[in-house]
Amino acid sequence: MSSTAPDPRPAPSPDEDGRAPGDTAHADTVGPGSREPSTDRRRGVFIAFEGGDGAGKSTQVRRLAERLTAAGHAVLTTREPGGTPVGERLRSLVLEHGDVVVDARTESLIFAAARAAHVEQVIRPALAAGRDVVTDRYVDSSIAYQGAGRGLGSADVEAINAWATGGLQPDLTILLDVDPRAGRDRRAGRAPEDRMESEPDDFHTVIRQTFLHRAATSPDRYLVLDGTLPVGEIAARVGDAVLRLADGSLPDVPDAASAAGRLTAPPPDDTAVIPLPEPGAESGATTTRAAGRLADHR
Ligand SMILES: Nc1ncnc2c1ncn2[C@@H]1O[C@H](COP(=O)(O)OP(=O)(O)O)[C@@H](O)[C@H]1O
Ligand SMILES: Cc1cn([C@H]2C[C@H](O)[C@@H](COP(=O)(O)OP(=O)(O)O)O2)c(=O)[nH]c1=O
Repeated sequence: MSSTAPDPRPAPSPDEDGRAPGDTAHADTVGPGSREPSTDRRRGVFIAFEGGDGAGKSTQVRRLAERLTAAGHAVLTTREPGGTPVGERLRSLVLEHGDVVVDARTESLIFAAARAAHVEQVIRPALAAGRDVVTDRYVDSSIAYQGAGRGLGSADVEAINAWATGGLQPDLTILLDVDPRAGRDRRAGRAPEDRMESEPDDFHTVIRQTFLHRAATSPDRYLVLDGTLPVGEIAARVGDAVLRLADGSLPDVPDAASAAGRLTAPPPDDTAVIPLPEPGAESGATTTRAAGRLADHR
């Protein structure tokens, strides 16, 4: 990421659909010719991609949108921080280098504020209209980067985000796992590093551990994939999993004022540190559930 607003990322490569999630500071509906939002299903499916910087999330967001669109779904792709005009402005506050001092708690609240707008203005309406929503990052990024990376602890970060989102959770979170150094290498020579990306490898290693740990504690809500696999192979696995999910019945979206969205006693802290494999130990490995992924790391 570079330091210019609103979306300084390099243009997508030619084999992709030419759109960055959240382009033009708004979420983007893919597939103008796709079906009208269904009337026979209550809502669309909500998918989040998570992982370190350079893990391949944006690439896979686009690939999944193409697959869902081809299957006749109406799809909305979006990203965090951003996805709304206010979110894009908040994005520049926390990602640009500059003379504005943003301490850890402020940073956490800014990400949560951008997310509140994103959920209220974009995600909930799209799901209610029967659109599938695919977001590049969501609450887990705050738990990993602010909770663990900045040392705020997962419990408080989880609590403010439960309130910000009214308890809205993805139906499935796809975690693309790559060694932070590999992610950094992938970005080399592209846009200048933003505030987060320029943090040292140790910071990004803790973030990776936190994502993996969260996935391991709720394996039914996560699909964990080795982000070093070929793009097409990851896309195929993701598409298969999401289409299976979308074909099934989905639980109701919690109301914004539901108990899950109230600031109550926080859940127990779960930012345990998980040992990582030695460099190179995971090469070629494919593990689709976090528990298995973590087993690989022991
Ligand atoms: N599975 C993959 N294998 C090799 N390179 C990849 C893979 N997925 C993405 N890339 C490349 O890595 C870089 C970062 O990918 P991107 O999707 O922008 O990651 P993120 O959104 O997680 O930061 C891009 O140059 C992209 O083409
Ligand atoms: C959504 C979110 C992102 N971030 C960070 C992660 C990324 O470094 C940055 C978003 O930058 P972005 O360029 O969108 O991510 P990526 O490099 O993965 O393509 O913001 C947080 O620290 N907390 C959050 O809640």
